Amino acid sequence: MSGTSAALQPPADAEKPVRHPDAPAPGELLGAHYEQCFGCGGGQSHGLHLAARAGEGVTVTAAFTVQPAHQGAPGLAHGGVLATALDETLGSLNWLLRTIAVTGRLETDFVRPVPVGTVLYLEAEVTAVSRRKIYSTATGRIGGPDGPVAVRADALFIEVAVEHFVHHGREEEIKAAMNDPDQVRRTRAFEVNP
Ligand SMILES: CCCCCCCC(=O)SCCNC(=O)CCNC(=O)[C@H](O)C(C)(C)COP(=O)(O)OP(=O)(O)OC[C@H]1O[C@@H](n2cnc3c(N)ncnc32)[C@H](O)[C@@H]1OP(=O)(O)O
Repeated sequence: MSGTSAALQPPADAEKPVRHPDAPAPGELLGAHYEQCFGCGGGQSHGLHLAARAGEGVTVTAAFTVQPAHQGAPGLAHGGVLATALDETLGSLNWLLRTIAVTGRLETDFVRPVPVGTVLYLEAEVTAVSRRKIYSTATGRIGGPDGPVAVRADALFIEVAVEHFVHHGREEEIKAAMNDPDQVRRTRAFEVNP
């Protein structure tokens, strides 16, 4: 059984997403947006180290390998970790829009168990935009990029100002990210349009 709640149905006047002219070219790896991100950062030893790649339009593909540290039941990926992989992949779409946004709602279907050692192949796309609301959908497949769907999600991201992070984030990490001498890293920590 699967389904999407009314909150994730775009309104009738929603618009098609527009790929930013400076978005990475299709096929280009997006790279980690923040070294300490649990989803994609290299600085998190038990993180997902998820690698996302720009696709055509406002789409991305991504992959991550389920590690022993990601278990819930013996030998199987924790559902929250799989939801994180979906969330991270969906979040990376906003880099193609060059919109700073956070997840407001994430609805996940867990279709098949995912064993440790499995590569989860993800694909995601923005389906509609309505003012600050970005509607998107993702699937995660196992056994190959065309293998059976193991997880899927629909999401609503909400555009925020960079102040969202400055106001709510812990001061020491915000200061460190803001004071990073590397301008690209500083920019991407919050996915701010450079
Ligand atoms: C830098 C990139 C990082 C990427 C990391 C991967 C993505 C993440 O995991 S982000 C982390 C997890 N998410 C969060 O921490 C967000 C926490 N939530 C919040 O901060 C706020 O609730 C926030 C910003 C989402 C919305 O608050 P606010 O800015 O006041 O917006 P608000 O006015 O309430 O809502 C705006 C619209 O969105 C809708 N909306 C807001 N939240 C939801 C929701 N959960 N479900 C459905 N609709 C929602 C509202 O109904 C409203 O719609 P409309 O314009 O039609 O009336």
